[in-house]
Amino acid sequence: MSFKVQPAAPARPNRCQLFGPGSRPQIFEKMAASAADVINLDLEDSVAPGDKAQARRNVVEAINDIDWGAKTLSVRINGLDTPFWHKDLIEVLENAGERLDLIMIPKVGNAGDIYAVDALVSAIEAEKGRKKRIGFEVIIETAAGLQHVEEIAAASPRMQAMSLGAADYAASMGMQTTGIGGTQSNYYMLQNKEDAGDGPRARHWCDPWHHPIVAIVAACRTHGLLPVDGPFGDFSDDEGYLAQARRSATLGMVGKWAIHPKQVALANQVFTPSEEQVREAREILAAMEEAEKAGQGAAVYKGRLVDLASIRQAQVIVRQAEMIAG
Ligand SMILES: C[C@@H](C(=O)SCCNC(=O)CCNC(=O)[C@H](O)C(C)(C)COP(=O)(O)OP(=O)(O)OC[C@H]1O[C@@H](n2cnc3c(N)ncnc32)[C@H](O)[C@@H]1OP(=O)(O)O)[C@H](O)C(=O)O
Ligand SMILES: [Mg+2]
Repeated sequence: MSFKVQPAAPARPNRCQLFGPGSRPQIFEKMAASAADVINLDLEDSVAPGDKAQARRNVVEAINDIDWGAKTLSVRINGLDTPFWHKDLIEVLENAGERLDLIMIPKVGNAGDIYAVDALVSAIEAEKGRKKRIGFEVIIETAAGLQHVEEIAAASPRMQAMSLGAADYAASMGMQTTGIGGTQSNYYMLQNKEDAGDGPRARHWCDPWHHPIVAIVAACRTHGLLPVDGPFGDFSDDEGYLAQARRSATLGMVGKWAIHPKQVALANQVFTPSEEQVREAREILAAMEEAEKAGQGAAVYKGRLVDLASIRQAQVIVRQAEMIAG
C-alpha cells in the first residue's frame, strides 16, 4: 500500500443516471418518479441550439418545483467550446434553489476546463449567497480527456464522478462506428487459419471501450470519485445493455446512464449486489475472521484460497449493499 491511502468515493448510490432533454419538460415528473439514483437534466446535445434559452428556464423551474425525493439532481451544461456554457451556469445557479446537487461538464479536455468552471461557479455562489456547494461530474469523451484523465480527476475538491461518453469519444478518436456503446461488428480477432482447419474461422469479439473504462476507473479510485459508464444507445436491446453494464461493473464502475426509462431497471439490476454475492462476501469475511483467530493470514473457502486481499474485495460488495440499503 502506498503511503497515501486511497480516498473513499462519495457515499451515495449512483447505479443509474437517467437523462432527459431540458427542452422536454413533459417528462420531468416521470424522471422524478423513476427508480434512478441520479437525474441529469440536459442542456447540451439533446437540446437544439434554438431551444437552449427555453431549456434553461424549464430546468430552473423543474429544480424549484418538482419533488425529486432523495435523488441526486444534476444539470449537464454545454461544452466549453460553445457560446452556451457560461449562460447555462449563470442562469441556472442564479435562479435555481438549493435542491441542485451537481453540474455535469461534458467534453472535458484538461484540468484547466474544470478550473474555469470552478471559478465561475464560485463567483456565482458567493454573489448569491448559495449555502450548498455545487459538486461537479464530468464526461470523458474526447482524446484529450482520456490523455488527461488523472489531472481532471484531481482538478477540484468539487469533483464527485466521471462518466465515459461513448459516442463523442468514438467521434473524437476517429473510430469507424455510429453506434453508442456496445459490441462493434468490425472489432474482432479471427481464429488462426491453422487452428480452424477446414472449418469456418471463429470470431472473438473484443471490447473497444475497455481501455477508457479502465483509465477512468483508475483515475477515479486514485482521487476518490465515482466511475460511471455512459450511454447505450440502442434501447431496444436489453441484452446488449446488460452485457455492457456487467463488463463495466466487473471493471469497477458503480453505475450506468439510462437514455430511456426502460434502461433504469437494467442498470439497477446489474449495479445492486445480488443477495448471493452479499452472502458469499459475508461468508468470506467470517472465514477470514476465523483464520485470523487461529493466527493464519489465509483460509480455504469453497475450495479456493482467500486471504487479506479477499477481505478488501468482500468489503467492497458489503459496503455497496449497505450503502444502497441506506
Ligand atoms: C450520446 C451522448 C448523450 O448525450 S446521451 C444523453 C442525452 N440524451 C438524452 O437526454 C435523451 C434522453 N431520452 C429521450 O429523450 C427519450 O427517451 C427518447 C427520445 C430516446 C425516446 O423518447 P420517446 O418518447 O419516443 O420514447 P417512448 O418509448 O415513446 O417513451 C415511453 C414513455 O416513457 C416516457 N419517457 C421517454 N423518455 C423519458 C425519459 N428520458 N425519462 C422519463 N420518461 C421518459 C415517455 O414520455 C413515455 O411515457 P408515457 O407516454 O408512457 O407516459 C453522450 O454524451 C456521448 O457522447 O456518448
Ligand atoms: Mg457526448
